Amino acid sequence: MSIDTTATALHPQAAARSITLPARPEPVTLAPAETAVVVVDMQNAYSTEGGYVDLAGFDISGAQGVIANIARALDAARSAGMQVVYFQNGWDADYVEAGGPGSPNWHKSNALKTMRRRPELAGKLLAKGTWDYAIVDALVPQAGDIVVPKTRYSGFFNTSMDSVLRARGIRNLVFVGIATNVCVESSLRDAFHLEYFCVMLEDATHHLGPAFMQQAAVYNVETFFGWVSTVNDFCGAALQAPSDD
Ligand SMILES: NC(=O)N/C=C\C(=O)O
Repeated sequence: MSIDTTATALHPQAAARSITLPARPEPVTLAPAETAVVVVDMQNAYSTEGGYVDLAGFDISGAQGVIANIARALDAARSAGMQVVYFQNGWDADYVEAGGPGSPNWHKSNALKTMRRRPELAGKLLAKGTWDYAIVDALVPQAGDIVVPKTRYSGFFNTSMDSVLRARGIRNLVFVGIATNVCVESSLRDAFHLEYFCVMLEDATHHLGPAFMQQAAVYNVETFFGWVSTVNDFCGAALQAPSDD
């Protein structure tokens, strides 16, 4: 008996199916069985009033619309048989994983800086087990989804992400989440260098900082690292995929 590592063996009946996603700078044809939607850091910290980025002074007014758009994209992705993977950003309750003064993260993390400035918040921001760390209620992972915890901006750094994807024959990634210009772009850049084909749904992402940061991240993805599409186009393409039944 031989070991069959082909996509058809990994995903019986599904590997031959493909969809064409309208995208910039050109459409992308991909097999849903070889595609994952990556939901970046959709935690209260990044999208809910009273969470870390709100307390740190960033504008999160666009986040609620992004949550609704991500929910639509995930429904379509699951219907089409795509894997859904969540990144969840943060550290242990004692912040050992955040690094001390010897780590640039200790100096640059706005969560850590906010807690040093406001000691009453110590232990509350991005610590595992807290409300701030939790994924927002509207997007709680469902059966079959995978959650990959991460401690730095890129979800490929010191995590199981690459192994999780390769074990499932996944080579295409559709990115959604917050923040476009920080964890989404960092993760997407690393994915590009690991030879994944990356698409970002621009209206399912939100930036931190001035509006031009969103434009810059979209430009970078479209021009250098992958392809840019929208939730409507993604749902339209995904829902045209015949089901496995
Ligand atoms: N999820 C993110 O893009 N995070 C950005 C900043 C931070 O976590 O401090």
